[in-house]
Amino acid sequence: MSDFPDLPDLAVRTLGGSVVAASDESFEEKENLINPWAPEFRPATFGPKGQEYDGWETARRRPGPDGDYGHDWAVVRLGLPGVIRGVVIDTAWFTGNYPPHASVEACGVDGHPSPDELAAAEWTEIVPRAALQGGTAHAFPVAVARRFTHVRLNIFPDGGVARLRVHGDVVPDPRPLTGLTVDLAALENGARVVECSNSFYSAPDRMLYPGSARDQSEGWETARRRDGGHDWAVVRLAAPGTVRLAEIDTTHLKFNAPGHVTLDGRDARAGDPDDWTPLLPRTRVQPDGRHRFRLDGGPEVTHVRLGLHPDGGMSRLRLFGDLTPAGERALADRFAALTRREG
Ligand SMILES: NC(=O)NC(NC(N)=O)C(=O)[O-]
Repeated sequence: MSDFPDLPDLAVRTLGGSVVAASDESFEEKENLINPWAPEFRPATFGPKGQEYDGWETARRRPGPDGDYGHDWAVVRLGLPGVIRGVVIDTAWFTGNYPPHASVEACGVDGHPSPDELAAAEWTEIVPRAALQGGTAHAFPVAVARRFTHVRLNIFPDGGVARLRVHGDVVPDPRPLTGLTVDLAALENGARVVECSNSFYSAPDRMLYPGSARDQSEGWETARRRDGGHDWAVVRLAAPGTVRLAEIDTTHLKFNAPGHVTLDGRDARAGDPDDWTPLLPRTRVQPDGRHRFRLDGGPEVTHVRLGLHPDGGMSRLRLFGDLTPAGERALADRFAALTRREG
């Protein structure tokens, strides 16, 4: 059983995704496909166009003179380009109007292509045409080891889809990162939380999302701890680097911020998984606010462990620093290996 739905949704609006074009959106807008929340439904909410759905819904197609119905499609720009490990096509609440079949294609295009340029791109089928059910989240694993920037959902012949989730591993473009001080912990730069003590209320990857959290649910929150220990999360950095400034943001955590935090670093290439070097000693923090700590002089690290003492959560964690030459090489090599050169 594949656990790809645990990977970040590269298409979701909160990670910068957008729906750039669709063949039709007569009943419901294409943008609903990437809403971050679970699909909602209120029966008998009829607007001027019909029943309201939290999804993308096209008109009923009619056959042309040749008897062919054609099909509908929507193109999604991934907020975070990367290797797609699986796709979820969710027909939640669409029961008498879901498409009976769907397929998904993907392409990798450099720069900022227009819808017309995307239409002319080279598309690779990543989910072959498959049968769908109504009111069901269909999970399709994908095994194509390439960096993609866009996906195209095809539905046959028409109907409504609540969400398209595109889970995978972020593969950042090294060009905007090389030679600059960057956030080594940003999801958009390829960092991830690889281990944590507790994710009862929300996943720790959330503290690596871009921008500010709008409420407590958009950060990481643990359950109340009753055993005298403390909570922690290990971030695999975007690439090997040295951390120079830590931003510890407890915004929206008013009665459940940690009392103190710690930061430790380690170099996974050095072997010993328990060899953590302190980067920030136990330091008091306040609820509902942003804290910034200079960490100059630390070692080259690949992983950083955030400690919450004793528990609570974290709205955002930013670890600004410099990629080392080895880090820059690692990013460039991975990008080159996963990017197909066209022509
Ligand atoms: N009751 C419906 O949902 N009908 C139709 N859809 C909307 N949105 O009203 C349809 O024909 O698919």
